Amino acid sequence: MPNTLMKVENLQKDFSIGILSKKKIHAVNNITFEIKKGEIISLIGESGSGKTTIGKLILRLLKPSSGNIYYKDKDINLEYKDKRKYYKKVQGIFQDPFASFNPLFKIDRIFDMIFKNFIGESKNKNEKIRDSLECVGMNPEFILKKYPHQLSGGQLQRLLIARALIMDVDVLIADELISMLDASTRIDVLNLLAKICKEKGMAVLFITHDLSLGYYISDTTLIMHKGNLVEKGETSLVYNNPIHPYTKMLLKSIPDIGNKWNKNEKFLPEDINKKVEEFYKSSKDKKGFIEVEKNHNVLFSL
Ligand SMILES: Nc1ncnc2c1ncn2[C@@H]1O[C@H](COP(=O)(O)OP(=O)(O)OP(=O)(O)O)[C@@H](O)[C@H]1O
Repeated sequence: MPNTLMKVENLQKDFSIGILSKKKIHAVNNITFEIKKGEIISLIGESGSGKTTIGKLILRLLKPSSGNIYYKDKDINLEYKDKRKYYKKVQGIFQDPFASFNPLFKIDRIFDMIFKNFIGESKNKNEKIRDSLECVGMNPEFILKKYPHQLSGGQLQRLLIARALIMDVDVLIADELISMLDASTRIDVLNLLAKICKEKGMAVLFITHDLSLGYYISDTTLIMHKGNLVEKGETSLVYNNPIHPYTKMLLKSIPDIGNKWNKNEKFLPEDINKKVEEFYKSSKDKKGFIEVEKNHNVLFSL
């Protein structure tokens, strides 16, 4: 497909536990999906389900145990020997924006380094920096003279988005991007991201625990459970017609405003694991990841 920027195919990542032990954790299990131009994909699942590992594999911070990742039809681990060339177009933003900035440099120096390391010197450098800062709603005069510690988490996350804009990235991996922001700043940052994606064609893999945010922002939703991709599809289809028991449980667990917590209602992770096992057993006639309707697939057996 001409619009496909990235293809993740049968991706597997196992971690060995301990130095001598032969035991392995299957952190990511046979995952396949595509990222298209301008698309926002939410990757949702409980803690430890393998979301960050997928982000790190795409960002080449880890090597897959097997499977392949293609950016514009080229295998990222084989054909993009020059990582810098890859990072010009595929960038990550992580939960803690403070860790992404050198605390000793003012913001103007940090932006200078982006040109030096990734873009090369350009006559329009200052103009590009100003434009990208204005695009994320920041005043260049104010922001460029600050050190990272003089800015809030929300301002730093906006700066990370501005950095992606200057570099004109194709794919942004946003891992728990807005988790440390307050509710109103969250919506600002989300709206900004969505606007940029639609206007500039940038794609975002939005890694989150939060189903409501996922629903708000994404075109496509991927649900992960224990390293497996269990449901994938157009966001409205997955949310309105969930099939996998894990997706159903996640959607049921979103608190409603107005409903107080019921202390008699228990959530036991073992229960959901049992339900998932029963679902796989009862769907024996259906093998693997199956299309249940157009743009909506569900894992029926492992
Ligand atoms: N470097 C590593 N060495 C060994 N095990 C790891 C390593 N990184 C991750 N894991 C394990 O792989 C599994 C998936 O971890 P991952 O961080 O991808 O989950 P996650 O869904 O992103 O969780 P969270 O939402 O809490 O960040 C977990 O069981 C984790 O303990």
